[in-house]
Amino acid sequence: MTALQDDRRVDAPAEPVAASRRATVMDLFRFVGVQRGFVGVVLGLGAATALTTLAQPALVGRALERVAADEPVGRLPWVLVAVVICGGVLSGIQHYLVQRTAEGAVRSARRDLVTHLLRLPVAEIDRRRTGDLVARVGNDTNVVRTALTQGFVESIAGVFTLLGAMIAMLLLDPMLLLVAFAVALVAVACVAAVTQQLERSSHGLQRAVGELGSATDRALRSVRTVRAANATEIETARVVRRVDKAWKVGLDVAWVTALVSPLSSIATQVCFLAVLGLGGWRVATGNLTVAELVQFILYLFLLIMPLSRIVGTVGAVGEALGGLTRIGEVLDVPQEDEGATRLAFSGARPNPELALVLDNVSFRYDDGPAVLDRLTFAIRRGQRVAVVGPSGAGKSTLLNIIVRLYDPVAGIVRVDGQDVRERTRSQVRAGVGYVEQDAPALAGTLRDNLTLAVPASDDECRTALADVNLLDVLDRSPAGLDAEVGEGGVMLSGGERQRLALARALLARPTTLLLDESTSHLDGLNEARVRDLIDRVSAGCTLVVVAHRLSTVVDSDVILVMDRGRLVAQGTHEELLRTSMLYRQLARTQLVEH
Ligand SMILES: Nc1ncnc2c1ncn2[C@@H]1O[C@H](COP(=O)(O)OP(=O)(O)OP(=O)(O)O)[C@@H](O)[C@H]1O
Repeated sequence: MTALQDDRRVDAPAEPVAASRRATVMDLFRFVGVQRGFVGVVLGLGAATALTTLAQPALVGRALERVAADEPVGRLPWVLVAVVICGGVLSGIQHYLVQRTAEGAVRSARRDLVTHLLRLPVAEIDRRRTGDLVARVGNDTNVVRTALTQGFVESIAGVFTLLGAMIAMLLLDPMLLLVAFAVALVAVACVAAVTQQLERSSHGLQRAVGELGSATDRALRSVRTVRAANATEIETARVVRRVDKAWKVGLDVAWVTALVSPLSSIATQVCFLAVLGLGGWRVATGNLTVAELVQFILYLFLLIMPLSRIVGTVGAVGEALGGLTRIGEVLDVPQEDEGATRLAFSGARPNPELALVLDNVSFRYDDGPAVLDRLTFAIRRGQRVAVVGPSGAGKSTLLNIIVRLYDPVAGIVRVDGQDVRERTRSQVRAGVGYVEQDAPALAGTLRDNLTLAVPASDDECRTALADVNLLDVLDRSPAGLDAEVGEGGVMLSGGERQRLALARALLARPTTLLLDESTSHLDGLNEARVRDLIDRVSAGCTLVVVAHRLSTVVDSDVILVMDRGRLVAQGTHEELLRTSMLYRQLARTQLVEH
């Protein structure tokens, strides 16, 4: 089932973006929230830097006036140098704090996202593409950093300089200020219009990068299949098509961004020309001194700089909102709840002798057809049960339902006599061990894999490996339990992977063990040992095996025969050979005999 699921996931169309609301600046602040103290310090430093910057034209003006009046300039040049150095140091500290704030916000966004992703309902993860989800954690959170570092906090600080410059210009010549400001406002209005488009395009870009991530992920995860099928060229072309798509959308963004730059430089030039022309006329008519005009022009620089920074920030925030919308799409999906509800007392007393009871259980994936159809059976504590049936009968789905990866659409599942809906998912899973059909090992060491659920000493790990006949894997490398198993456990054989998963499940000492026997790793060599192992496991707990070996099936206390989601027969091997045509057929054609 795992392979099927994987194929479905990578081939599924991209999730609809419109399904979620668009992010706002408040969402951006939500991530900065934890760093609020820093933002206060940054703003304070911004104000101090603005003061040192604003003092410079005033000092230059004073020096010019003294030169014009044939007076000595005295210490003015040294004061100017000191102010410049001071401004530089303050701005350096501010810069570091801005980066720190941004990194904090990125961390907060990533934490939220990762914590949420790992708690999404399994059905939700089935529907999405892994590569795209990974891109949201890496790429989309990065744009939050860009928005903050490319001047969001910095430009709020720049507002101080802008306001100070405007006040100084107002005092020098209100008419000149009016002209300069009018030109600047027109430019800002044009740029703001362009940035709306930028937000839309960059959302498209993040999406295209997400698709590229998922295509690459798909190709790398199935690299063996792709090579063996001689499909490297085709798969490369698939990924390259995504690269090209991202490039095209990137060009759209480039076009829009490119518009911003000439717009602001034209506005700056027009502004300076207007101030120079009008200012020259004001000097000629005796309304302004040359020193005042020089001061005014220096202040104009100080006005334009933060203004262009603010414009840049609007663009970066636009991009960030695109990324935040994609982050929000994931955060808005409800997490898997613990699913424990207080149910009305049914009147029936739970029978603790019954390890597992299914009462009219039905299930379907999404809006698909019924995969389990009114399943009813009871398994007594300590029994060894085999589930058999043709491929697609719903055997793996049945195990998924018991361990609450999915909830049935109707009916009741009782584990240890209690309705599972009355217990949290964690409580149910603590008592039930589950070994999937193609159980992938987790990238990491043997020890990481064994101690995933519960801590275990080295001796316990070794015993668990010995129990599942895996001690030779331990002897293979001098690293012992610290030997790496590779991505998805590629350094182990399929059979070894499943036995490692079994060892992990056994270490958690479950009262019920669900084992989805692998169809692909059946070999005569291990046959006796596997039978031995299953005998040993079933001595300690209730065992439900989705079985593909006749030897696993024949000794079972009960065999459940499933067909198209329904339980069509149950009994022992001998009983079923007499009573069930499907079982006879399965025993003859599908169950492997060594
Ligand atoms: N995650 C999923 N989403 C949608 N449909 C699914 C999903 N998993 C399984 N199915 C469908 O449910 C049906 C039952 O699948 P299931 O894996 O339970 O069968 P099975 O009896 O275990 O088969 P096999 O013996 O081949 O492993 C199949 O038609 C399958 O396509």
